Amino acid sequence: MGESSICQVRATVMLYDESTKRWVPAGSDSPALSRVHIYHSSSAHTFRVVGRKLQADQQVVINCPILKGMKYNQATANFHQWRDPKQVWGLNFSSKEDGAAFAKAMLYALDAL
Ligand SMILES: CC(=O)N[C@@H](Cc1ccccc1Cl)C(=O)N1CC[C@@H]2C=C[C@H]3CC[C@@H](C(=O)N4CC[C@@H]5C=C[C@H]6CC[C@@H](C(=O)O)N6C(=O)[C@H]54)N3C(=O)[C@H]21
Repeated sequence: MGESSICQVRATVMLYDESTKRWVPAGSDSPALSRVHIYHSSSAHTFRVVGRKLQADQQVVINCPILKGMKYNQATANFHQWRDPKQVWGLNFSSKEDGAAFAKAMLYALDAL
């Protein structure tokens, strides 16, 4: 059984660079909108965040497991963030509605783990 998408939103995926104390766009070149999904693998009982650039190259800019007990911080209606073992991810949503939809799916996943 493959993975199914439980939500898809548009956001700019960002990473916090601890050394420069700056938020930087994930993936190469300038900040660009990505389509960000939460995928659920029912066979493996896992969830992950996968995002690909909307532009032609469809570069994968995030592929991050959702870990049990992870804290999801809704810093603002449009900007949510979380820590993985190595780094801090940020999603700058294209709309508050996308932010709300993503948060709902994320909290569902965290509750299901
Ligand atoms: C205990 C803990 O880890 N705490 C974390 C949060 C957290 C809590 C609980 C669980 C997990 C996490 Cl992740 C933490 O404090 N971190 C995570 C790294 C982040 C870095 C900078 C400072 C600067 C201020 C703040 C910030 O980022 N904020 C404010 C809204 C603001 C909105 C948009 C994004 C967009 C790009 C940048 C900008 O506007 O130029 N930006 C922002 O500037 C955005 N902050 C944080 O937020 C910081």
